[in-house]
Order: sequence, then C-alpha cells, then structure tokens
Amino acid sequence: MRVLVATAVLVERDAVAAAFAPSPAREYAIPGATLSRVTPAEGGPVVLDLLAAGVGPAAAAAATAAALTAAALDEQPSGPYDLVVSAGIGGGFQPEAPVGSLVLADEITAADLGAETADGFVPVTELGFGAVTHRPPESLVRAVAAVTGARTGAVLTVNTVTGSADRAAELRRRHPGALAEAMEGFGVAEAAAAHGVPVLELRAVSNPVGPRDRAAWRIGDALAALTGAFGKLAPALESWNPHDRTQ
Ligand SMILES: O=C(O)c1cccc(C(=O)CC[C@H]2O[C@@H](n3cnc4c(=O)[nH]cnc43)[C@H](O)[C@@H]2O)c1
Repeated sequence: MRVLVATAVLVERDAVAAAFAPSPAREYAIPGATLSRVTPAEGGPVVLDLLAAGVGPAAAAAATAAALTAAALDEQPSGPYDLVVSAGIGGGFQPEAPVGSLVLADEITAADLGAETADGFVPVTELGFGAVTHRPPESLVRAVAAVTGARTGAVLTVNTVTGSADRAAELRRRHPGALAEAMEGFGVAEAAAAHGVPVLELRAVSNPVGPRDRAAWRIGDALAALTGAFGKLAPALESWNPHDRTQ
C-alpha cells in the first residue's frame, strides 16, 4: 500500500519520519518537491512518501497535486498512491481536544471558503459552486482511531489562525462537531479528490483554539504525539481495503 503523507513544514515531516527510524528515509525528487520514502521497520506492504508541502491550503494543494501527478505519470518509482494523509500540528477546540492529544478528521472542512453577507457567513456551496467538505473513509477512520487513540471529529481548514474567543465560538457555532483547526487539510483533500484517492487528516494538538497565547503552544509535545501516532499506523493501513470507500 502506497501512502503519501503531506505535512506543512520540515519539522512535522521529520516527526513522522522519526516513527520509522532507524530505517533511513530515501529521497526522491519530483517536479516542485522532494519526497522522503520510509517503510515500517518490521516490514510489510506499507510504503510512505513524506512531503513537506508548505503552510496553508494553496501550497498544500499544489505540492500534493504535484506528487500525485508524478505518481500517476509513473515518473517516480512508487506508482500511484492508495491513500493521502494530511498530518501535522493543529489547534484543538477546548475542552474536547486538549493540548498533546490527537485528532483524526471524520470531516475535513474549509471553514472560511465563502462569502460574508448581511446574514452572516455563507459557504461557497450555498453560492452554487465548489466544495467545502471532504469525508475520509469511515472504516479507515475507525481503524486508525482505534490504533492511535485519536479522537474523531471535524478538522477545520482556516487561512488565519484563530486568535480570539469570539472567533473560536463562531467556528464552533457553525461547526458543532469541530475538534481542531489547521491550515492545510482541505487543500490536501482537494488534490486527493481530483485524483480519486482517499484522504485522512491527523492532527496533534499543539495549542488551544482561542485567544492568541504563543507561550501556551506545546509544539514539541505535539510533534512527539505525531511520531507516536505514525509508529502505530501501519497495522491499521495494512488491514484496510483501499477499495472499501464506505462513507
Ligand atoms: O501566532 C504565532 O505567533 C505563530 C507562530 C508560529 C507559527 C504560527 C502558525 O500559525 C503555525 C501554523 C501551522 O501550524 C498549524 N497550526 C497549528 N496550530 C494551529 C491553529 O491553532 N490554527 C491553525 N493552524 C494551526 C497549521 O496547520 C500551520 O501549518 C503562529
């Protein structure tokens, strides 16, 4: 099973790679990006290509699409991907997603893709175009949550990190099932959907969603949680049938 893991930045990519040490990552250049290939130390059919795709949905979509296209055109030795995973740190809505915990998306939603109207925010879908939500395969979400201990809920993709209690409350009012926010999942999911490849989003909570308090960020703890989660992932991926797209 071939898996593309898209993080935003190198430290997140390296935190994922650390789950597979001491197996060294091998690097592959594709147009516009570099992939680091890792395999679980215990062997098995899972091969993961790690990609530091950039911060924000546009960078994430562009780099993910480049990797998926390169694989589809067989310009790299891995062949097409069976699964794309958006992974990294994120903000957790309190109290459901405490700092240091893991959140696995059962829904990946672009929270600010739409229009402001006199009646409030309207998503692009209600304006008659586009998409604002992608749903990972339910059976895979269940399997990955079981092995990692991640909570499952909506993960919102935002262009601006929430910095106030009012904004956090507004997001929760519009998305009662939201557990976390981050900045890349929807972009990764759009690229995956364009290639017909299923997607997951896994976030390790580095900070609460709410008033900006840089001192409260626990990036090291979140990166360690990300490493721990990826260390447990392989059995769930191996037992999942990629053709089971059950919603
Ligand atoms: O506010 C700051 O001073 C600040 C300093 C360093 C980095 C940031 C970021 O916004 C990093 C965004 C990066 O991390 C993910 N992330 C982590 N927590 C959140 C969040 O609460 N809301 C949205 N995104 C978050 C995100 O996916 C980016 O890759 C800010």
